Amino acid sequence: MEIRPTTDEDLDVFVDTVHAAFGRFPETPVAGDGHWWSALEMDRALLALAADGRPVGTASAYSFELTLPGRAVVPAAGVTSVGVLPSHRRQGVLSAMMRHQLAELRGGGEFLSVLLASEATIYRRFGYGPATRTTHLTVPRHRAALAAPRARTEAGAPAAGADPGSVEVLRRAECGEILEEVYDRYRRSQPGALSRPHRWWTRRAGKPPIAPAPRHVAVHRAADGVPDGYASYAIESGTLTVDEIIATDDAAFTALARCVLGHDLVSEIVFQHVPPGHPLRWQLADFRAARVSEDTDWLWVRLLDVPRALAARGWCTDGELVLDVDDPFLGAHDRYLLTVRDGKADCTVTDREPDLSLDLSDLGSLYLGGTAPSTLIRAGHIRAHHPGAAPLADALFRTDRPPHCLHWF
Ligand SMILES: CC(=O)SCCNC(=O)CCNC(=O)[C@H](O)C(C)(C)COP(=O)(O)OP(=O)(O)OC[C@H]1O[C@@H](n2cnc3c(N)ncnc32)[C@H](O)[C@@H]1OP(=O)(O)O
Repeated sequence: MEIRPTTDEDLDVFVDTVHAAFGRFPETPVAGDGHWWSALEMDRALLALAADGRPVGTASAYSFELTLPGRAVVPAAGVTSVGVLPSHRRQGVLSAMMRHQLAELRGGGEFLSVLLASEATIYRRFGYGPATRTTHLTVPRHRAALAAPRARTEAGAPAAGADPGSVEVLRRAECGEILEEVYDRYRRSQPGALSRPHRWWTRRAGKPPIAPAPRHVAVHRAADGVPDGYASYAIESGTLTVDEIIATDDAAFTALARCVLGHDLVSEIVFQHVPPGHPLRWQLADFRAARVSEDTDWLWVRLLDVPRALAARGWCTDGELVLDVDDPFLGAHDRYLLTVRDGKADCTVTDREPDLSLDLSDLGSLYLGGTAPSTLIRAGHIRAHHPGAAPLADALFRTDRPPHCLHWF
């Protein structure tokens, strides 16, 4: 079997092969319509060829930026379009493509790769760990009232103050660049968020509200008139479904949530992509009104260069930790000393006694701060070498804001 890089000329055969692997057909193009594959970067794609030259496997990568704890914005390869034809499965085609792709990414100086997994059983063996989760919240319309905020200033006024901004409901086609601009500001301050490169918006690739679809968009503007949030939604059979609320601060989010929760002539509101632990549930007057209708892993992370990746993110607590890291897919085993001072980390190879022994995929799960080391110790996946190791690691990996990602790719 041969694995070869592709060019723009391979787009049709690539798209055809990946659809066949998923048991689907590419939709018939509609004039002016966007397709998810129009954002593919064909100079980063791979085709696996059978002995007779027929394509049997696909894999590709997008050039994203990822926001890390501490608001560092770094490059990350977004692995995508992985598929092997049913006729050639379980013969090592995916493993060969992963090996090829990892070598290319590392050779090109990348230190992080991320993906969304179609099945949670596929990617751990290649060093990826689930690093963020996302939830859907469903709220019946008749229980959707928001509670008045209880915090007060010393003078007795509401501490949050009244929202000085405004909300306007537009059609998706009337939004111009607003969504792209607001998303870009939001993602730079949200750990775990990915960039949405300009080509995604111009080619209208992905899911709504990037892809064209009949949508209403509630746009929130700050007091100075500058858009600082939006909620994209559609109503069908009495259910108002919010694709995403993107807001650069809590006041804008609350105003947009209030707008969709107060919609007339709907029986329920479904918020897709609410970060676990988001204050929205606490804002409802009826604490039981919101039901978690979905709770799923989203972004999976693989560290391609452990010292660079650990030094790139911000840290809240000073300390030292020795990590014994196993990367079975690449046959690597290294021990690192992580030293954090004033929010920055230095990571070097060491022969000191380890505090933790862990698989690279588990380090991927800890990396963005979405999972505490003690959780994976208690689950039996990470070995703590002494009783103080778990609290020490928890304190070090803790972040000021939980990671969240909602970009589909
Ligand atoms: C980021 C993304 O694009 S996610 C999309 C992934 N693609 C899909 O889900 C499309 C449908 N599925 C497929 O195309 C294929 O089944 C793939 C790509 C998931 C796997 O391709 P294959 O060539 O069969 O994988 P390969 O033979 O290299 O398997 C390697 C190992 O992973 C295991 N494995 C592969 N697929 C799966 C799976 N779906 N569930 C559990 N284990 C799996 C194999 O059993 C094998 O294990 P082993 O090393 O212990 O023997």
